[in-house]
Amino acid sequence: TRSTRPQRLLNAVRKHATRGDPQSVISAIDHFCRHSEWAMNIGDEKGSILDSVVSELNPEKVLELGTYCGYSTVRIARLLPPGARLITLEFNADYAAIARQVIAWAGLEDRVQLVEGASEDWIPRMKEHFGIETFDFVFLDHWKDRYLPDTKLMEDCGLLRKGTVLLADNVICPGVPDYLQYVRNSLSYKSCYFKSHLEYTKAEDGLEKSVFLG
Ligand SMILES: Oc1cc(-c2ccc(F)cc2)cc2nccnc12
Ligand SMILES: [Mg+2]
Repeated sequence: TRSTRPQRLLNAVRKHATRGDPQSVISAIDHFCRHSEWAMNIGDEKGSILDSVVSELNPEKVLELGTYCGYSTVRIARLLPPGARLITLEFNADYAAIARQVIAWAGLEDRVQLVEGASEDWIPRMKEHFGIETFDFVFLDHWKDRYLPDTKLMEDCGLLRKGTVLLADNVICPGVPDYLQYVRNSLSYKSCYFKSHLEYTKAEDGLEKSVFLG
């Protein structure tokens, strides 16, 4: 049977990246997506903005919504101190299976917990199931119609604290207008836009960084 794009992406990681070297995994995926097959990873340009936000914040507790093949999981986890924890939620079982292997190839499995299932089912269970009080940093990169309901759900579940940073991918392309309107107009957030490009293309896209004010 034909291989899938995520499987071909994993093959490229195994072929070109060094085990235990996250940067080589990132470079192998970016090369694959630029020269072989486009894939919906955040990519190198927006990825550098993600890196700077994470490095400045030094978060202990991180939630990622939307793992896909684990590219941004590796980008974030490589910057975390060993005691920090990244929980990443992925709805698609095939993507999750690939992401586990990409994360393991990068040698970051000790600080990453990949959970398969729907964000709306798992967000309410973060406290009792993972012992999480609040998150320091949340990266939103899953289904665009889930950004706003999941953000409101995280608020209602008490998972955000004064200073929690939300960073959302694809706020222009494919676009999340209802989420943008909310975080830019709510008195509970201080929001700003980082203009960039859709991964591996010249199309405009960007990241929205929103600090929860409590
Ligand atoms: O970064 C992304 C890009 C796209 C995407 C697909 C097709 C296009 F034509 C343009 C953009 C979809 C995404 N879905 C979930 C998470 N991230 C995504
Ligand atoms: Mg994205």
